[in-house]
Amino acid sequence: METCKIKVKNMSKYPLPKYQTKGSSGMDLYANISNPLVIKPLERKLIPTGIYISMPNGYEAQIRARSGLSFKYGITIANGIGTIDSDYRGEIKIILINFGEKNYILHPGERIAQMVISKYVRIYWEKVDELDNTQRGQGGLGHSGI
Ligand SMILES: O=c1ccn([C@H]2C[C@H](O)[C@@H](COP(=O)(O)OP(=O)(O)OP(=O)(O)O)O2)c(=O)[nH]1
Ligand SMILES: [Mg+2]
Repeated sequence: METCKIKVKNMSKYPLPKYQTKGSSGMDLYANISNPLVIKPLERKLIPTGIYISMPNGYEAQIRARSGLSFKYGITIANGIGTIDSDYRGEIKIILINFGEKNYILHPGERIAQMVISKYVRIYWEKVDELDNTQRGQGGLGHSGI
């Protein structure tokens, strides 16, 4: 398994995020808040983690929802997948939204999201007038049937 060393500054009251199992791709992030906080239905809240990172060029961190919170309470990430750029030196913050029907009480230290470190490629454009032909062509959005 490929590994990568990442610089981290932990300004939170909680331990460093860690992989929960041997095969986990994401590390859970803790809500670094001092008091319980209410998220009303359809409300968004920006939650601090107290975690600051510096990754090598070519890496990004993806902030993803936790499926249990989403399924049980409708708590998810408002920006779909949060993107942490390799040159970002600020605090990692999580934009939670409550899609559930009830108020959600977020407790200090709760694991609110997970962070996956990924490699990405930098592309450059080759401008063309025609793209190559494929079997799919322009068919999409359910073109091949359900
Ligand atoms: O869930 C998130 C998403 C982003 N960020 C931080 C890290 C990221 O590198 C920076 C910018 O994120 P993004 O590019 O998604 O936001 P933007 O609205 O395009 O802001 P900017 O103009 O600063 O790029 O904000 C977070 O802390 N949490
Ligand atoms: Mg941006």
